[in-house]
Amino acid sequence: MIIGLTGSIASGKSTVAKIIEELGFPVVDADVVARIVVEPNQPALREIAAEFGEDIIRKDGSMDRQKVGEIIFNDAEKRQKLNNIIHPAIRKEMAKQRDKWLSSGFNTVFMDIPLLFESAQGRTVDKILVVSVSPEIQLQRLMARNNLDASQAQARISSQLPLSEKEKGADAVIFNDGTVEETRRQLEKILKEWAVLN
Ligand SMILES: CC(C)(COP(=O)(O)OP(=O)(O)OC[C@H]1O[C@@H](n2cnc3c(N)ncnc32)[C@H](O)[C@@H]1O)[C@@H](O)C(=O)NCCC(=O)NCCS
Ligand SMILES: Nc1ncnc2c1ncn2[C@@H]1O[C@H](COP(=O)(O)OP(=O)(O)OP(=O)(O)O)[C@@H](O)[C@H]1O
Repeated sequence: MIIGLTGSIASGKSTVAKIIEELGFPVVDADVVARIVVEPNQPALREIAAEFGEDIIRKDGSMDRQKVGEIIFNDAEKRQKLNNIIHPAIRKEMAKQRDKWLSSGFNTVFMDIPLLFESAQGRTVDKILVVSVSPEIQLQRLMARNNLDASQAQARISSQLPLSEKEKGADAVIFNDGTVEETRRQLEKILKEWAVLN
């Protein structure tokens, strides 16, 4: 079974993914893959520099994430341009990693895809698990984790579909407002209902 794990920025996907790995399941992380495909000299990085200018490449050849973040989180059109370049490369690399896990004997693989709905990847998974959180807690956790002020954090949150929309498209929702322990209990209950966990 391929399970898509999604939510919104700072809703708790990585926190849930860590619990999933502790339960013994493999997780393919789109954010990690998104870093692999823009490593120095990767084709996607060349295309991004051609689109946004060479100054998004640092002296060591790596992508200046801060600069690209500033460009795309405040401009929907530029964000779409970046997505059109990087998402196909991410999808290809994630499918490769998924198939590696399946061929090494795992029956269930989790795909941690923040933009599963935005990049219409719902069809690539059997079940969708959404990690949701209240807007106040999401903003507070994002500001604390990324050291952003409220408007920077809100720009990132607003660049994605609202969590209320994602909950509607979910096969199951984990409400992550409480403690990590309460989140773990919800996850284990859902995985037992899906007969993924006995
Ligand atoms: C724009 C970039 C360079 C900013 O890097 P930075 O290190 O500051 O942020 P980071 O990568 O940790 O992203 C933080 C969160 O922002 C959100 N986010 C990232 N990219 C996007 C995007 N294109 N659209 C909307 N939200 C996004 C995700 O929730 C992500 O978890 C980086 O996010 C990036 O390369 N994004 C494009 C790749 C992508 O779409 N990733 C999501 C995979 S589904
Ligand atoms: N239940 C919780 N209780 C307290 N803090 C939490 C809880 N869940 C997550 N956090 C914290 O909130 C922040 C965001 O969580 P996390 O990084 O898991 O979200 P995410 O969805 O993976 O974010 P992103 O999409 O930006 O990668 C982190 O600092 C994390 O430690």
